[in-house]
Amino acid sequence: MTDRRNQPLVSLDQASVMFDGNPVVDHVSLTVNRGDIVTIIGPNGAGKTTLIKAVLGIQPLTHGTIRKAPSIQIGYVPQHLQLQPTLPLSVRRFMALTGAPETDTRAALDRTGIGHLFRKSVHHLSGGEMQRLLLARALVRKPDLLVLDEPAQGVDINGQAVLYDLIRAVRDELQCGVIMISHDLHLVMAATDRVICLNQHVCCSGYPADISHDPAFVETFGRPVAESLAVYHHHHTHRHDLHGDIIEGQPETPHCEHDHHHAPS
Ligand SMILES: Nc1ncnc2c1ncn2[C@@H]1O[C@H](COP(=O)(O)OP(=O)(O)OP(=O)(O)O)[C@@H](O)[C@H]1O
Repeated sequence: MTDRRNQPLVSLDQASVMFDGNPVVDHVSLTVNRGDIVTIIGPNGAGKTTLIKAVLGIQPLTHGTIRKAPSIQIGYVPQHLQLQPTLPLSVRRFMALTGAPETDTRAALDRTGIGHLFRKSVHHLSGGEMQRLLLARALVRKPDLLVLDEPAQGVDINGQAVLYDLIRAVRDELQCGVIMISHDLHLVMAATDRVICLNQHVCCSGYPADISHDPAFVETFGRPVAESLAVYHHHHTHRHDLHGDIIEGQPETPHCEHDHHHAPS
């Protein structure tokens, strides 16, 4: 198979979203390439879900631009799903609602490890099984870009690590790009390629090992969190720009694109 990595799938340029005159997403620029796993972290209310909705095209931008690769297929895993509890709904039926043939829906369920639940009611799934079902639904159409809003919510700590491993494996198999929101900083540090710390604007961004040393990260999450994450640090001989590209000839310093930082909220 040809290596299609580094093809830009989605690019935001100076993207802003205002609600009631207040910027919730403030001049954010980012690119997700095929093969990337980009994780957005940030405090509650930082604009993460709004940014994800903008990527999905369901939240219009107030300013800035968004560009997507032509005929891009996007798979979306929402934070949770509102299901009508009185409506009988099997896993099989839920997957059939995608309109894909049953061979494809079964293959997706097998890939996320829940093929044996085919005839089970979705109302009886555990938190982890539900997340795998939502991931399977997103995989049916073999997405170029996988968008996940806190995929490990309601999953125990061991299950979370397995789920992140699964996302990485899917990325490798499909050669897709991944953009996700996560609150579990330890898992993010271990399992992602690039982190974007959002607090309306991009506070700091870069490789997980570097970001916990960034003053903006320390300000946003506090020193105890930053120090507990420093275990993931390893030495780079180079630094990266916002897109993760190496900046030649620069000394190793944490990268922040802003000269001001918000106080922790
Ligand atoms: N449609 C909307 N109209 C008005 N305000 C909104 C709308 N959607 C979100 N907001 C506000 O925008 C802010 C950012 O919301 P958003 O859900 O993007 O944050 P988040 O970083 O995902 O938060 P959390 O970590 O708590 O899920 C919040 O203050 C929220 O109340």
